[in-house]
Amino acid sequence: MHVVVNAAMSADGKLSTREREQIAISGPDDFERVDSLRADSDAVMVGVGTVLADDPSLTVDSATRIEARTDQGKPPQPARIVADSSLRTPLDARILDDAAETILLVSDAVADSRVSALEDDGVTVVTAGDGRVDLRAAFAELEAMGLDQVMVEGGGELIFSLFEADLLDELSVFVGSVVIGGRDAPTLADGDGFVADFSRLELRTVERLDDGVLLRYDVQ
Ligand SMILES: NC(=O)C1=CN([C@@H]2O[C@H](COP(=O)(O)OP(=O)(O)OC[C@H]3O[C@@H](n4cnc5c(N)ncnc54)[C@H](O)[C@@H]3O)[C@@H](O)[C@H]2O)C=CC1
Ligand SMILES: Nc1nc(O)c(N)c(N[C@@H]2O[C@H](COP(=O)(O)O)[C@@H](O)[C@H]2O)n1
Repeated sequence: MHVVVNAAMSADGKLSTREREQIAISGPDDFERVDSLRADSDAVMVGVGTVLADDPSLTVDSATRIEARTDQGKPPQPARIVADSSLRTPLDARILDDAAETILLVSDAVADSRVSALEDDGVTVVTAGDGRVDLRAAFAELEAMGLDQVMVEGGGELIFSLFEADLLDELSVFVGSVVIGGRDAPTLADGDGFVADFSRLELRTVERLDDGVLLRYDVQ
């Protein structure tokens, strides 16, 4: 499985404000690129923190790209994956609508009855981990389900865990020309952070886009 993180951060490394309020860091060209990257993916993933903060749809917007997917024998939309250890995704979240398949990764702390109710509503639930989603085990299941290309959009807690679990192949980050600031604002990689054995990147391309810069890295 090939796993790519794509996110947008301010020049000071923040993903959103301290109030976890999403702002448009990307410009139109970067949003087009994100739509294209989603269309090229089998699934688009976020952590439940992003679902609670943004209520994202994680769908492809472009009709041309949706048509191209169906021409290739793929579902019109990539699946949506949420890492959600204790099942905090609200039942009216956009991610649970009919626009695309949704896969919730939960831990064994979630009652079987709640899992069954979601499955009855057509949601795929993968249980992996004791109290917190074990990402390595969950990703092995996703791979067994036939997912080859996974795009991760955030947020910072999930991205750090994926670095920590050594599950990432690529990182693309759009750096917008804005400063958000705030010690409590989410950054590209939050979690506990590394104190040694840092994740190392190899810079592949640097591109000027909108009023910012797109950095593409391979994860070593
Ligand atoms: N600028 C951008 O490109 C993006 C910005 N964001 C922003 O990021 C913020 C949300 O980020 P976070 O609060 O960091 O939440 P997050 O989206 O990273 O979700 C973290 C949550 O995922 C769950 N989870 C389950 N298993 C996990 C594991 N093994 N490791 C880590 N988390 C696990 C936990 O409940 C954890 O609290 C929002 O403000 C959102 O707007 C989110 C996506 C993209
Ligand atoms: N790539 C990117 N650039 C920005 O400027 C952003 N604010 C975000 N935010 C993330 O995009 C997702 C929203 O998805 P939908 O449009 O609802 O499908 C969500 O995950 C945001 O946090 N991304």
